[in-house]
Amino acid sequence: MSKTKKFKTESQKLLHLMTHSIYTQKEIFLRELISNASDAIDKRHYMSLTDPKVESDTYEIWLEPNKENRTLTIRDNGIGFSEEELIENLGTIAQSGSKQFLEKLEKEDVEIIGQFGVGFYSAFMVSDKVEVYTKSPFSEKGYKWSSNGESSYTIDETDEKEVGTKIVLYLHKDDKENDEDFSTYLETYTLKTLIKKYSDYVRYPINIMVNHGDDKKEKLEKETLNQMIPIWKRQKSEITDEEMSDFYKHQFNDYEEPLKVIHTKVEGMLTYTALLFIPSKPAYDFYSEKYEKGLQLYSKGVFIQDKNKDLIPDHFKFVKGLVDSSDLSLNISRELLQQNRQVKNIAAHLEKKIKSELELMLKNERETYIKFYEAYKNTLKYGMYDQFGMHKDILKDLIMFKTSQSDEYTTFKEYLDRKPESQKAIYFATGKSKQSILNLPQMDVMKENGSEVLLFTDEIDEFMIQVLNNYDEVPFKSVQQGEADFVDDSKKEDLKTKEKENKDILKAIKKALKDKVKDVKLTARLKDSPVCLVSGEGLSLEMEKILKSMPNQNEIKAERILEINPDHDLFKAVLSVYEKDNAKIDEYASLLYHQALLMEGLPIEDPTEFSNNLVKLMIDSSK
Ligand SMILES: Nc1ncnc2c1ncn2[C@@H]1O[C@H](COP(=O)(O)OP(=O)(O)OP(=O)(O)O)[C@@H](O)[C@H]1O
Repeated sequence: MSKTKKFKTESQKLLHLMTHSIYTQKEIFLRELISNASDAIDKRHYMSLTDPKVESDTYEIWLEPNKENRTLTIRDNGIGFSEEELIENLGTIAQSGSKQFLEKLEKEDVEIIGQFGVGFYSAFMVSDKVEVYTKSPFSEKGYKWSSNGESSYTIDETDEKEVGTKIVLYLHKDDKENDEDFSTYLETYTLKTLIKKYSDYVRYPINIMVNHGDDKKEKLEKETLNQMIPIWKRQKSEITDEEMSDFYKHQFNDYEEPLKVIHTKVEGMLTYTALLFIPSKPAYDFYSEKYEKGLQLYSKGVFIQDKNKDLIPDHFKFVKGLVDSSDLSLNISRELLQQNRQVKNIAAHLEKKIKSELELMLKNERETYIKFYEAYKNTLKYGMYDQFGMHKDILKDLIMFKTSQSDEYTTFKEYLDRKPESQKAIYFATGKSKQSILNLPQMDVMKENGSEVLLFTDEIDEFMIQVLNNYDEVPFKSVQQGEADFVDDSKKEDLKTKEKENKDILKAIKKALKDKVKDVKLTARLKDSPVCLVSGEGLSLEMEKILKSMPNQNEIKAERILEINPDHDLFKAVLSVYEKDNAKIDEYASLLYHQALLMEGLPIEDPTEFSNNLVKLMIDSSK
């Protein structure tokens, strides 16, 4: 009995596009169907090693053009489809590539079709009708799926016994007016050319029967159209950039060129080939929980696993690619793979390799590195912070910051090479943007001294630096935290004297502020600003803000120290008020504190008190 079902909405959209496509490169349908066939064989082969229900076979893909019926058949003996799989895989778009394509299409034009793995539906670019005959080793029955690419498809049971899939394309009529020649896909010559162009590296033979006879007597012989050498097994020098980039785009569902290709062959104790890519932009789901890192794993050219997570550390999770090793046994189970020593060793090699390639890029192709860095800096920074800094030595030379003195990025090493001998720390300041950092009162003295300050504008920055602690034994020092030991010695002396002279008022302010602050001090770090808040060592005010935005972290509080600029007119004014009427100090202390909070971008703790004090001050000053 025939069942008719409707395509899901997204599928209908994609199908509509395919059937009405004015896109010229329709030939890519063959690449898509062959790639699906090859994946299906990979799956069958892998399952045959671990599941007794699945028998292995001599794997082949066949092309069968039939001029009389105007059909082109693509046949494989891969894993096939069960009925549910037909509905799931051909009735909906579950695949990332196609989804991404549709999203992109909403914004851009149709010409990008060829750059996506649009998959099975591309068959409708060249066909009026598509039939899929299939049998899975997991179902008793075979099935026939059929559709003309409009709103629905039908599924029928068949008596097929052989495991695999046969896709029959009923090719469109030629359309001379629009220069559309669909008959060409029935010609052996065209098929040969297309296989060479798109599918030469497919690891299973793609066969066709060719007539080597003459007009009188047909003599059909099997011909294999592809070389079957995976691209990563070929000599680097023989692979063109275009071939490599095509392979990447198709294999890893990207429509942009990779930013970097790392092709490495290792022989000796450990033998493997790795072909790694850094995508130009993070994958669309890179920052979501759904993103799965991992490399494809092959053993002697035979596919084992799609995303082996153990091959790539989290801090390089943006790397896509594959590893082919002859040291891995084919029938190893996934659980065993996890503990496999070879996999661990390969992963360790790859981590070093990626690191050294990135360092080379930073040295020799700075512009490309900056592109890379802007795309993935957070991943590198989290990598430093993660696991108490376990990977900091691998990552610390890949990190860069802009500085108070330059819009160019600088590495820690470059910063140290530039800094004056007398400077004993690497200065940094934290804020939302360069401008907000430059406006910080605590930057006064830095500007005055001409000291270069790293600008920490990402939330992770301070957390990461706490873990790193120092670079080449030079400590990091926040200009917003702890002692202002960066001011020069004469100023320090001067300050000591002033603190002694103003002991009483400082005590009074501290008393007025009670437990709001840990201390009230005079400071030499301010020039134009009257007050600032700094934190003690440890948790900074910026970190407090970040932590407070997380659930259940309301109790977290950085130590607050109110610092007052003794040379500012405001301090002089407060002093004279104190001398005249020391009872007024409570209101002034509160105002100073709230002002410092505001400048720090922290919420006012008691807005009513702040407002009342301000009003009172304004009225008093008019009397
Ligand atoms: N010849 C086949 N044999 C068995 N299963 C197949 C075959 N062709 C397609 N499939 C199944 O149908 C699914 C959908 O195929 P489709 O080509 O639309 O997407 P895809 O190849 O998975 O992803 P994409 O094309 O986006 O990279 C595949 O994931 C696979 O599970």
